[in-house]
Amino acid sequence: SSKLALSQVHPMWQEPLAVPGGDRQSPVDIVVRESIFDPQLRPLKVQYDPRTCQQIWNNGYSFLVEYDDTTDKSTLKGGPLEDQFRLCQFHFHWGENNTWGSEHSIDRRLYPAELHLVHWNSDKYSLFEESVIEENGLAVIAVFLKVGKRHEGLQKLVDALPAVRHKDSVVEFTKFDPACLLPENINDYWTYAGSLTTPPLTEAVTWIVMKQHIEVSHDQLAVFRSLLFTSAEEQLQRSMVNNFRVQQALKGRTVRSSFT
Ligand SMILES: NS(=O)(=O)c1ccc2o/c(=N\O)[nH]c2c1
Ligand SMILES: [Zn+2]
Repeated sequence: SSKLALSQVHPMWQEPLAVPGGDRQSPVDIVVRESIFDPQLRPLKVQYDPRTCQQIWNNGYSFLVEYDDTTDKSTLKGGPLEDQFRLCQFHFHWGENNTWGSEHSIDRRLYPAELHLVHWNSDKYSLFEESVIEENGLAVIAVFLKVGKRHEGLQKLVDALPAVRHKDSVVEFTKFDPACLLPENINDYWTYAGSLTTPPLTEAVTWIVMKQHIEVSHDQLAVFRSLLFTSAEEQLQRSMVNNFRVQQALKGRTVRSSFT
């Protein structure tokens, strides 16, 4: 069933039993009727410069499209955020089939994949590495992927993936505007205080989960699944699939919505 947790589907990495004092872990299931409309949530202000796009890296867990974050050229502010945040990378999580793959769920509904656009607080810190340990350090936009029509903007990225098939491979990748991966309506979202979903699992993330999904084709997702967790030298190759974390308890947190 689509409810299988990662540990049942694929013992990717041994989950630490509990992050020290972990009371704001991610991902979570968003129960729509328990989310609270907050009229004070402002529109999101996204300004990405495609010229800051640098490379794609297979880090052995996902593939990261990395941006030059040494200046304030690609930024996120507004919404639930008090400060300005700088885009540093985006990546995805996906399943071995179209039944599951996302990290967050909406009323228990899982999607075949989930996009994360990762930003760090450049008003308060000077490096991503610094902000990772601060509770207001990061802001991640999550967008659900649904299987349907081909996503024209994504195809340039899909065409580059065979070059980073193995863990630790890198390929130059430039002039890609990540705004093309956002849904038309970015002002309907849920937001909550959470964590990174991979080690170090630090509780530094303001999550902004888009209500509207984007569509990609079955073939485009199949290329994600053609990537490998393993490096070229390893004799046993393992497909990069089910690279999502199991859902975590909300532990009393409130999920706010920007819409009624
Ligand atoms: N999957 S996630 O929570 O968006 C995320 C984003 C940035 C990250 O950096 C990490 N280690 O340096 N893990 C991680 C997870
Ligand atoms: Zn992620």
